[in-house]
Amino acid sequence: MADRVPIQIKRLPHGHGLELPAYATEGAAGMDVLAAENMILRPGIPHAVATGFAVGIPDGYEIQVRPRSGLALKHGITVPNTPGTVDSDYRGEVKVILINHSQDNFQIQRGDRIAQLIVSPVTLAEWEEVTELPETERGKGGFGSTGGYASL
Ligand SMILES: O=c1ccn([C@H]2C[C@H](O)[C@@H](COP(=O)(O)OP(=O)(O)OP(=O)(O)O)O2)c(=O)[nH]1
Ligand SMILES: [Mg+2]
Repeated sequence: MADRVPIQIKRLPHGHGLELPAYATEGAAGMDVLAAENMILRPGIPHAVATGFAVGIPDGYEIQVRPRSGLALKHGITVPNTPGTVDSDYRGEVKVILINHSQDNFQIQRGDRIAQLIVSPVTLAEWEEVTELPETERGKGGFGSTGGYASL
């Protein structure tokens, strides 16, 4: 098993009694994270769902908040800011922003596994400002410039 990154986690009052985020299988990349509140996700209205904990991520790492495919496929529930970014210097409650792209209200129950958390190394940039960039074949092409769409 790959080395694991030790991350401090502090339960908040409304998080007591909830399982901590956990890997559902041996090879899981993400830890399923549980809702710490009951609420109804109405179509089209994003909500930052409480998780009931705060974390102390070591320098050099982040936690990414990503949707669960089952919720996306079966209920149109996703994370609008995916991947959400939990910075290593953040000490507030971790929240999971969810949005309901279906036509129906969706009930979130406390204890539901509503998203997954991925611990990821962070590479920081240091700008080197230049007046010209090295030429490339792609150049300024973007946004469908390589084709592959029937309608473009
Ligand atoms: O899905 C998310 C995204 C962010 N956060 C928390 C942790 C993160 O460190 C902080 C800031 O996130 P981000 O940088 O995405 O938000 P911002 O709009 O840039 O706010 P800020 O100015 O506070 O950085 O909010 C979450 O709890 N869940
Ligand atoms: Mg930010």
